[in-house]
Amino acid sequence: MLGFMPLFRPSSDRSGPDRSGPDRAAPDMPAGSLAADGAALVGDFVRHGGRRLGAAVGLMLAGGILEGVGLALLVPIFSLLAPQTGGRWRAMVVETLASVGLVTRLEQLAAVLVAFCLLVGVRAIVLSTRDWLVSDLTLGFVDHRRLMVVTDLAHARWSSLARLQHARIAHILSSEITRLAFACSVLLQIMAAGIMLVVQAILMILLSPVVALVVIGFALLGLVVLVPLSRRAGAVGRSSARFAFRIAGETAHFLGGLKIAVAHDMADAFVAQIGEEGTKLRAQLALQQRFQSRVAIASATIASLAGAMMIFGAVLLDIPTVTLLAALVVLVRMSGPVRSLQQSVQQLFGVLPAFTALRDLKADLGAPVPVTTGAGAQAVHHGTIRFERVTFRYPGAAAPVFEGLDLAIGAGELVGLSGASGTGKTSFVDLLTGLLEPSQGRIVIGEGDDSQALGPAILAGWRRRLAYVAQDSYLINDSIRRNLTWGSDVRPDPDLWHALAQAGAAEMVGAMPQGLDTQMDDRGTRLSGGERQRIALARALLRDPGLLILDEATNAIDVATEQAVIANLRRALPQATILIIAHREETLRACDRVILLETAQTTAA
Ligand SMILES: Nc1ncnc2c1ncn2[C@@H]1O[C@H](COP(=O)(O)OP(=O)(O)OP(=O)(O)O)[C@@H](O)[C@H]1O
Repeated sequence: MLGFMPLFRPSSDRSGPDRSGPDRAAPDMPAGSLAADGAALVGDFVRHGGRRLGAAVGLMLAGGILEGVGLALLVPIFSLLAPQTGGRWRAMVVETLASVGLVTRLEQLAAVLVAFCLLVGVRAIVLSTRDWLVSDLTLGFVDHRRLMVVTDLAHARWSSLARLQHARIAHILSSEITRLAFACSVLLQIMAAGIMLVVQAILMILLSPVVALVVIGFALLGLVVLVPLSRRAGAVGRSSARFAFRIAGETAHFLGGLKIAVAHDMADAFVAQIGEEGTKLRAQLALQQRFQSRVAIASATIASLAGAMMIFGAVLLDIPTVTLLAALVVLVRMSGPVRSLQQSVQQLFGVLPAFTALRDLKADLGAPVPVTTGAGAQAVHHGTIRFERVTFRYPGAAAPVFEGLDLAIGAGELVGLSGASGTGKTSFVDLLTGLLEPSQGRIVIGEGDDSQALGPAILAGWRRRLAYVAQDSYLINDSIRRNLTWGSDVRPDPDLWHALAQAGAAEMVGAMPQGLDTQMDDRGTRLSGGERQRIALARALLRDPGLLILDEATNAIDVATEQAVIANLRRALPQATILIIAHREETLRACDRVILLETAQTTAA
């Protein structure tokens, strides 16, 4: 199931993304689930932040209080500047300052201004410490979540992992993680703005309860008008994210099948498809902008109405000018946190699906594979591999791939595995490597009292002792040297050259200008299939495995070279059990014995 439309689906067939399977695209979420995910994000963030988050909230509170005290200082400043407007405040200020020996107006003004400047300085230090802590918390949380995704992927059951779409994982680990960082900083902005507003509201109430009532009334009106607008803007934001995901997904599809797409002249269709998605994305972004503008217009109108009502009310109720001026300054200062709060809530609605996407992925991956590591892990004995009454059925499949399969592969045997397409060769290997588990029966390693069932206790040790080479050789974007030692210990150059020689690749690598240091660009796609296979074979040899599995891993090499390589492998790993999956008769003839898989049964040839 794809999270976005399949490549180049005709325009008439655009029914939207299919979200029924594990590859659903995360961004399109119902509001209820969004609220639950919002609560889960807050819970996760609080748990992860712990004491440091407590310190950040403390600093936010300190910043708010300092802001409040700074604003409160405006009252003595105003009343000293314009004595006739001070009312009861002026008498209180003059009296207090005189009691500490400041009697002239200039002395009093200087003292209040010095206190004001000190306060602004301390507040700046508190706020910058808060910002540093907040950014550290956000980055730490995102890092932790990224590692969680990667750990879940690394330990997921193969059956769950194999069903996931690569583009979805890439999207989560790049865009969604970035959006999560943004969601966290938005959360903290909401917290900071909320604290600031509470402090300012308290100050407003202390200055004049009547004026505060007017402001609170308008704030409630703002909530009624702005929340629905913000929600709509958030919904549009989620649609934009979905279109952006589709563009990334379609591009990944196109690049994944680049050769076929170009050969089939699908390049123009791809451009048209991306153009179409881009137009939809642009329309959504424009709509989002329109909603944001409406929110801004509504906010400005409500704020100016609140100011006008305050002035009008103050005159009607004969409130001192100093109180009115201070309250107006508080109102102006409140507009910052209000705007920040309103924008942050709106942005949070838009970016919350990033967290949802991470949670969905975790749910789709399910419980991790139980692998015992550390002291509980058992060492694996070399010995016969026995399939005992093994039945295996893929979840939801109508028929089992194997039913009551009994077979044994002796230690040190060179065994071929063959059978028509779909008879279960890959499933057999996946059972052997522990990627899949038998539905019934068991796989046993070793003989008699020493035998061990393949399961959590020995899985880690078992996998360390096996080397698996697939038909599509996996090379990394690094030097040949790093490719050879990928997943095993660093080895001296003579060992690497020896392994390359056994795999029939020494001459090829020797002819490269940088030899072992030659870089594999684009996962070695500039090498031929057979060249890539030989490097992968040399890598497998360097693991010195007890069990070597070659899954059609020599089918791109010419027959004569393949025969020489198989003979080399046998000589280089005299004790190892070697299992070769192949269709080619010449390959199978090189084996001691061939297991022929037929539907749900096996015969030895
Ligand atoms: N993830 C899966 N879910 C359900 N059925 C599957 C799954 N993977 C494979 N099958 C089915 O299991 C059967 C065996 O598949 P498998 O890939 O093991 O065969 P194979 O012999 O390796 O085929 P080939 O030679 O074509 O690679 C097939 O009928 C296949 O359709």
